[in-house]
Amino acid sequence: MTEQPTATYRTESDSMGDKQIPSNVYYGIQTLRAVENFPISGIKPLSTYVDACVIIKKATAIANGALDCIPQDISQAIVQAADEILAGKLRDQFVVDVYQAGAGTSHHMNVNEVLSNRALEILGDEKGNYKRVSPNDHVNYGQSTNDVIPTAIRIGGLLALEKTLLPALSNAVAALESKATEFQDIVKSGRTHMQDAVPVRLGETFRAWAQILREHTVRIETASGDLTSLGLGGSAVGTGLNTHPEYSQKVAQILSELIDKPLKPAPNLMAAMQSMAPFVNVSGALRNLAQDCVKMSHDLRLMDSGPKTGLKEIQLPPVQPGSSIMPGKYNPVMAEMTSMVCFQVMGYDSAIALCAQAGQLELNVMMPLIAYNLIHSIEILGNTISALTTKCVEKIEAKGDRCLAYAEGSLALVTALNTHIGYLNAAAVAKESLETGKSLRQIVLERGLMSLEDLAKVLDLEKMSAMPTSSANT
Ligand SMILES: N[C@@H](CC(=O)O)C(=O)O
Repeated sequence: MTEQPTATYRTESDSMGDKQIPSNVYYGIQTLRAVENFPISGIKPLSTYVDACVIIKKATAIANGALDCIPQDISQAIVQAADEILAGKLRDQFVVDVYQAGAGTSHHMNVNEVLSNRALEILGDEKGNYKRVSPNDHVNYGQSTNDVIPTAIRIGGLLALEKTLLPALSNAVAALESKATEFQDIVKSGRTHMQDAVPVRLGETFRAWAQILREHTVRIETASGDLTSLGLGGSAVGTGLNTHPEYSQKVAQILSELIDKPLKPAPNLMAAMQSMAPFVNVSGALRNLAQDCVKMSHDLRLMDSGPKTGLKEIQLPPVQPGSSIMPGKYNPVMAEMTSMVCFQVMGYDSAIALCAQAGQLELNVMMPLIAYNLIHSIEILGNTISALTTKCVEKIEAKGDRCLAYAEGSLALVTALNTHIGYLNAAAVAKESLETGKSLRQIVLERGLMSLEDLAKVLDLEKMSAMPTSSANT
């Protein structure tokens, strides 16, 4: 039998004592303590959040090196280590559960330790020799969890928006507009209170959705402007203890260049560290979007309902067999998934609101949950809208005959007679039609209320469903 290699360890020490750390790992003693303390969800930090923290550490290493606060070789080694992680290396070394120490100290130390150990190797030294490159004294020079983590939530939010949600929204708007044009001439019954209403065009339904998403895009972009004002440089309580006087300005400028966004130090670093309002604002805009996405996904399901016993005004593309028992069934699964994701986003938003009001004195320690919920909300909403667009919206087909048949049979068509025969006469016509099954047209003629010619002009569904030109979209 071949012998299994025995695991090797290095000994690391902190203020609480010594611990054996597997020699191949890049995290250190404080990370290991956190892993042992928080076996809660098994959910590891989001990749975008790791990116945000590492980008901040790269910027702080550059700033502190340039300001002669840490030695040049150490600054350069930290920057190289950060670049390696940003390029995809060592990603399995970020191991602390999402539910962890208040403020995010555990994840923050995880980042500091991994960078420190990789920097040591780059300098030709051994992992764990923190006298040479220390997670606290070098990687974390002039910083605290209390100013790094609120900054990381800002950067992570901006990165996630740019990568997922904003492009997804823009593609969804384009797809909806294209369907709006395709379905422009299809007349369908409007429905209000889930009852017959006056006719609309199927294309206008899609055009309205495109406009709704455009308006949400603006709301989200406006709210995300709040994320560009940074408390970094405040260190532990906003006073900037242990930082170089030029540091907060310099690090904001470096970060701006690294992520290509106009970042600046907040006018009051203490305020920027204590208040979670910018995150509540962005999360609120996400909840707002999610609420309208639920409405749209429910409408898609309703209009697609059937095929034999529902409305079936549109056909959503089948993407997988729907049922484990009912053969030939295709369910509106992309829309169903969309609703569930939106409910999760609303739940995340509620938790963010609770976290945001739970700050005390100089710090809000609930930041780890805010970080996870906000960035995850942005990413799952972005992925959802993308998938819904490409796997559903772009391939929707209209059932024009069905749409028209419902529109022609709608009792609400009598509304167009109001100005000719009066509301009460029109109501009586509608009532008789419902009771007898006779058409509105026939009853109006039988009652001698209008001529056939006038009736044809008034009951013109195309005209009734046309939008005023003033509300055409730009
Ligand atoms: N969150 C820590 C500070 C830090 O980790 O930098 C505290 O205020 O106790």
